[in-house]
Amino acid sequence: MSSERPIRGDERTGDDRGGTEHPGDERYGGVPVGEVPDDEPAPTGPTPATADEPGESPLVRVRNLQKYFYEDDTLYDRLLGQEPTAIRAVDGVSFDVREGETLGLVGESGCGKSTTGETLLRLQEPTGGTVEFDGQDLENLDDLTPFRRRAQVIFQDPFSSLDPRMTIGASVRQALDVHGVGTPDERRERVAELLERVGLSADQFDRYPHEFSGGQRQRVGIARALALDPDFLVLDEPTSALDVSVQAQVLNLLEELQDEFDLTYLFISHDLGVIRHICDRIAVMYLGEIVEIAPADELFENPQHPYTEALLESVPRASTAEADRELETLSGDVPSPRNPPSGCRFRTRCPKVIPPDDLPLSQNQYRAVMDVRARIEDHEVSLEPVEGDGDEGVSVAGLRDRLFEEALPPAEAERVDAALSELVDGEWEAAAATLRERYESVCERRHPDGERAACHLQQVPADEHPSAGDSGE
Ligand SMILES: Nc1ncnc2c1ncn2[C@@H]1O[C@H](COP(=O)(O)OP(=O)(O)OP(=O)(O)O)[C@@H](O)[C@H]1O
Repeated sequence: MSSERPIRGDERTGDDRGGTEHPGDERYGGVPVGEVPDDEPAPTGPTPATADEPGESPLVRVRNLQKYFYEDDTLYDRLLGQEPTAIRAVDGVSFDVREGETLGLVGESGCGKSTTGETLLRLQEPTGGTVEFDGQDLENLDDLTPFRRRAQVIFQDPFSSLDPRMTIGASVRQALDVHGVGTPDERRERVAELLERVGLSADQFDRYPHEFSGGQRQRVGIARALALDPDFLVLDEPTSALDVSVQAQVLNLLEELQDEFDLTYLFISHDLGVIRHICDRIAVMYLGEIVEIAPADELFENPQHPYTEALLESVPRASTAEADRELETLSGDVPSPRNPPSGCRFRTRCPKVIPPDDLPLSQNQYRAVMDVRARIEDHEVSLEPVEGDGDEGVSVAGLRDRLFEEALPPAEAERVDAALSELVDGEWEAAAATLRERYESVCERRHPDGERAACHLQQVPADEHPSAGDSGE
């Protein structure tokens, strides 16, 4: 058997996407890689419950997994001694994948799902944290070959993951060749069996990928992933590129194969409809962190994290009394993983951000003040005079009208005006500090933890939630 790692056409490396990895490199600010380079405690997120029931032992145990990318630093940067900024794609995630289950990993585009899957499979080197597979820490293995046989991946786009110059039979057989499994005849027979099992025909062995439809190509991808009889599959958006009717067929096939071959799945998708259909438990990711993890039904029926709620709100519901409701869309942009918000990363978009005690503002008013403060901190408020400002340039009242749609109660309007007055004088930091002093939220000060959801609201009695009794209008 070869000890060489199989070369796979479908593997993406850090370089493919423009970034550079610097695992274990301490020249970046002297911050040992794997530590959080600021004063905040390392994020932890929801604590995975220890599995103590029979049949619920974890096959994969991930703890505080981190993957940072570093943009290429130029010679000029180095001459100036500038430190490259880390892109914190995965920033301390912990979860178990229990034997025989399907764990879903869901979240908006760019939140770190694929990087989590690739890093736990060691297709990318982690920056920090541990991954145990079947009780063994991958870090301690001299040879990853046995792990690579047992843990496979299926990507979204079967066309780009299949070599166009290779017959599909040769593609499926490749892993058997690399790992030296069986005689050539036995390998051919195994490939024929696999093609039949995934709904293709053994006669199609010598055909090329372009002769197949998208759904058929994904079946080839599945046959290839199964060739070495693995225990664990990372399915990275396996049906996202397919038509809806074909999606259902491929999902059904994956479910049948799971039962037949005792497979454990990590199912990555941004599509909550698909996730609900196929997953036993679901982990919700936001900006490099897991914010909630729960059994699928519980998560859908009673989401605990405002981000999970917002994601669910944005999904159309068929055949329920709510089918006609207006879909809520998540407001605001996802912040950059180069500079994630302090405390709870969702707070800049959260509709339930916790105000200081006794603040007489509705959630919408509070959000408006918080947004203005963020814009001041980022120097993103225009101080150019506009029509009606008169000869003296921009005025406090003019600025207030521009920045706030809704009037604030008098005492708060006074505080805001004091800050705007500093802003008009060009004192950006002072203006931000004036607002911070009065309006800072616990959500920005402290990173949240929790058994199931990493949200400070879990520590606040339900009737005192900021949204309680507030229509948000
Ligand atoms: N090689 C790389 N170099 C630099 N940044 C990267 C690299 N790979 C991923 N990223 C960044 O890391 C973050 C997480 O990306 P990732 O692809 O894991 O997210 P995702 O949730 O899988 O999104 P999608 O569903 O769009 O694939 C993004 O901001 C992405 O731009």
